[in-house]
Amino acid sequence: MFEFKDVRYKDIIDIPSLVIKKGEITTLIGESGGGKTTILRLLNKMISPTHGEIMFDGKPLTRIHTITHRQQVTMLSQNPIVFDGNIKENLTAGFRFQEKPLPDDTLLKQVLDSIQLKKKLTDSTDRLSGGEKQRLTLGRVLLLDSPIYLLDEPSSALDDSTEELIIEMFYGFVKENHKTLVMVTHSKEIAYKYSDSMIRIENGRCVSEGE
Ligand SMILES: Nc1ncnc2c1ncn2[C@@H]1O[C@H](COP(=O)(O)OP(=O)(O)OP(=O)(O)O)[C@@H](O)[C@H]1O
Repeated sequence: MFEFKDVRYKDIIDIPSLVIKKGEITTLIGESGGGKTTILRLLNKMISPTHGEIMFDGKPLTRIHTITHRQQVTMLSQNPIVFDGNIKENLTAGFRFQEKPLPDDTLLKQVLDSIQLKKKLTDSTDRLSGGEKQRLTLGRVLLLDSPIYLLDEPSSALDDSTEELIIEMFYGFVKENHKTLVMVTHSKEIAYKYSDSMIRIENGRCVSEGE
């Protein structure tokens, strides 16, 4: 699905070759500052390589329109962005942005259950904890039903038991619906348990790749 060909980004990334396969869960692990987030940003076309090329389904990413690309690839960044307003407005923010019809409340309530957020749709977001905000943003991207997800440390603000539940739920969603997931995690346990492929990034380089 994604193929890196001699990709460099400034002096941060230097990856001669890397393949990310369709329908797989790929985890990026490695030390802080190694370049994992930068790789997700390259995949999402938020930034472009300063050298080399990234191919997407055999086509250079530079030739694919950014908006077209983002309709397929949904990225959830490390710091959840929750807007002022209520839970429903936040869950449906992506739909408003893409000018799609809003999902009905029954579906929204199912999503709240799946992310274990015990709140009403009309509740305000101003008192949510960091972990609750992170779960809410996960719910928002789940609803978008995108074929490819890029998640940057989706569980960093969650306690261990919530983390396991949420990752398990997202894993089920991805596998059942044949999605492709690229996920940054600092948890080796999560990486070993859920990855089809694991890539270790150190100083902007892939130092190992495993099944
Ligand atoms: N646009 C940029 N210009 C210059 N340097 C940058 C830019 N973006 C990130 N960096 C630097 O590149 C390095 C890699 O950053 P990146 O966020 O990709 O690491 P990471 O592996 O995701 O780290 P963490 O696990 O701490 O989130 C860091 O040293 C960071 O300060």
